[in-house]
Amino acid sequence: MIRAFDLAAFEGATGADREGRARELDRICRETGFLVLSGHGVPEATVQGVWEAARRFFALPPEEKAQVSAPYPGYPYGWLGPNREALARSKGEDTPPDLKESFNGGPLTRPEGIADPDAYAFCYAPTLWPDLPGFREAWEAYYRALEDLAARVMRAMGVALNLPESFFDSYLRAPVSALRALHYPAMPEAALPGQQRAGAHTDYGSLTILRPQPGSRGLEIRDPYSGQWTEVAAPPGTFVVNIGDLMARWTADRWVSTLHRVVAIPGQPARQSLAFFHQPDWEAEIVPLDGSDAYAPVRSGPYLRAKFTATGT
Ligand SMILES: O=C(O)CCC(=O)C(=O)O
Ligand SMILES: [Fe+2]
Repeated sequence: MIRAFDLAAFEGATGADREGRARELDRICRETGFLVLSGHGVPEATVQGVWEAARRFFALPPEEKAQVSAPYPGYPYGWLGPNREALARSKGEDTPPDLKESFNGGPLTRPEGIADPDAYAFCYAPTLWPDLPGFREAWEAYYRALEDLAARVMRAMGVALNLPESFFDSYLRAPVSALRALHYPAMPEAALPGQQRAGAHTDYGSLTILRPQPGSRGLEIRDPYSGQWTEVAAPPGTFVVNIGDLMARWTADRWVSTLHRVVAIPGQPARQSLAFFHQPDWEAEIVPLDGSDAYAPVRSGPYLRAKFTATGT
C-alpha cells in the first residue's frame, strides 16, 4: 500500500503537527516517491468534466482523432494513436509498443521573451483542439486546477526539504507542464511477450499528478529497495502523486523517481487515466539543493526535451 498525504491538513497545521507532517512527506518521497493525495480541493465536477470530454474524444473514429494528430514525429501535443509509444524505451528496453492511445496538451499561456527558440517549438507549441463542443473548456479548467494544485504540493515539498515554503515559487512562473489523457483499450486474451499498457518507466519532471480510473487495475510501482512490484490502489476522489526524475536530480537523490508501469492483464476492460506532468519554467536552472556537485546544472526545458525524444516508435 502506498502512503497517504492530506494536503489540506498539512496547510492548516501549525507547530509540531506541521513539522510532523512535513517529516512524513519527506519520508514518503525518500522511500517510494509515490503517495495518495487527499485534501487537494480540486472539485470533482472539474475532474468529471475533463474525464467525460476525454471519453468522448477517444470514442471518435480514428479518422476524426487523426485531425489532431501530432503533425510531425516529436511534436509533443495532440493525439498519439495506438502503437506510437513504448515508455520502456526510455530505460533502454526494446519492447513492443504500449497498448494505449493518448491526447496531450501543453501550457495555457505562452510567455514572451524566452531566448531559446526550442521553447516555442516544443513545450509552448500550440495544443491542437478536437472539434468537440465543450472539450477545450473542460480541458483548460482541469489544467488550471492541476497547475494550482502542483504549486501547492511543491510548497509542501519545500517545507519537507527544510527550505522556505515559497522556495519553488520562483521556478514556477510559467511552468511547462503537460496534461495527458490516456485510454487503454479493452485487453484481448493475450498480449505480445513484453507488451504492457505502459511499459516500465520513470516520469521525467518535478512531479506527476495522476487520476486513475476508479477501481481499475494494473498500475504498479517497483520498490526501489526490494525490487518488488506492487499494485497501486487509489481511493475514489484522490490523486496519485509521484516524484519525477528532475526532482530526484534536484534533491541529489534524497528523493526517488520510482519505476512504474501499467501491466497488460488479459481480459481487462478498457481503462482511462489523466496524468499531469508538472515541469518548472523552461529556463529554470536545476542545481542540487544540498549544495553538492552530485549533478551538473541543467535547464528544465532542454532537460525535458532530451528525455522526450527517446520513447517514440
Ligand atoms: O495510466 C496510468 O495509470 C499511469 C500512466 C503513466 O505512468 C504515464 O503515462 O506516465
Ligand atoms: Fe508515468
